[in-house]
Amino acid sequence: MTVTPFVREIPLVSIENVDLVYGDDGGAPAVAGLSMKVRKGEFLAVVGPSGCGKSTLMKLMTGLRIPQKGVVLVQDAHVTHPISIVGMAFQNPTLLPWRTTIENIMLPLEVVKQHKRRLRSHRTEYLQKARALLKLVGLEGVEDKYPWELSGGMQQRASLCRALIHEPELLMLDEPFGALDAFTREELWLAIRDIHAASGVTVVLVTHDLREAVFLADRILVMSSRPGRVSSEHTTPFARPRPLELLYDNEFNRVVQTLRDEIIRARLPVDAAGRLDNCHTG
Ligand SMILES: Nc1ncnc2c1ncn2[C@@H]1O[C@H](COP(=O)(O)OP(=O)(O)OP(=O)(O)O)[C@@H](O)[C@H]1O
Repeated sequence: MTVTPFVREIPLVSIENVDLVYGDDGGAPAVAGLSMKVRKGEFLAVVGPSGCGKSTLMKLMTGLRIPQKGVVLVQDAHVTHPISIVGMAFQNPTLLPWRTTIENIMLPLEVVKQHKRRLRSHRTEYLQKARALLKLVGLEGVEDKYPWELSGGMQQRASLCRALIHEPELLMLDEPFGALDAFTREELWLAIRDIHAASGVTVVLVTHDLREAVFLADRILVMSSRPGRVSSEHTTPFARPRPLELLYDNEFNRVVQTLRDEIIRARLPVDAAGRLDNCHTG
């Protein structure tokens, strides 16, 4: 197993044997026996069949859902309520239309308690940081534009800046590039690659795009179908910084194919003994 040199072996997140049942779901667990770790500084991707519990995993890590069984630890502390060391970006950029781009990026500072107080006395410093983030994602000069004046890709770049403005320890990305065209998506892969390299932030990416997972991540977890748990783990043996040409590399495509085969198998029905149903495997 290859481990990238900057990764320290102290887990930032540790999920141990967790079951989560949604209240209005008739008692069937969304995830069961779910265990995984996120190492500080790593780029982790989570893939799996639709409905396997990837977003649920995000909610467990951030304290938006508390499991009925098992424990979730972040920085060695039991997660019992929503935590503030996280920045999040989703498929829909959800920028507020009545605020300019820079005002949207500053929003978490007005909400996260420890920054709120500091914002009043250090506003110029925070504005400089917001501008530096805009530059990092190639959005110089749009700070006074409103979201509806930006393309989808630009809005998603701005939402990445918003997720990073309070310098989170953990950046959670839930299908952030899913709604974008292929070229814009690849541009954003490079932006997030560079943000990770420059800031050392720990990233957890949930995605259906296996090429995206292999291109960006150090480690990829594959989840089983519902109830979700981690069924396998892969490390990506590609040197950084990774260029887009990697997408045409044979080894890269072999890893993508392996993941694809695993997810196809995870979607197949199993018999009572847990064996794949032969009728469907052919
Ligand atoms: N609030 C909720 N109440 C009841 N059931 C829920 C709730 N949220 C999710 N579920 C169910 O829990 C399971 C896991 O959902 P989750 O959104 O975590 O899956 P996912 O892997 O992210 O799905 P997708 O890949 O389609 O986005 C699904 O069967 C879903 O229907």
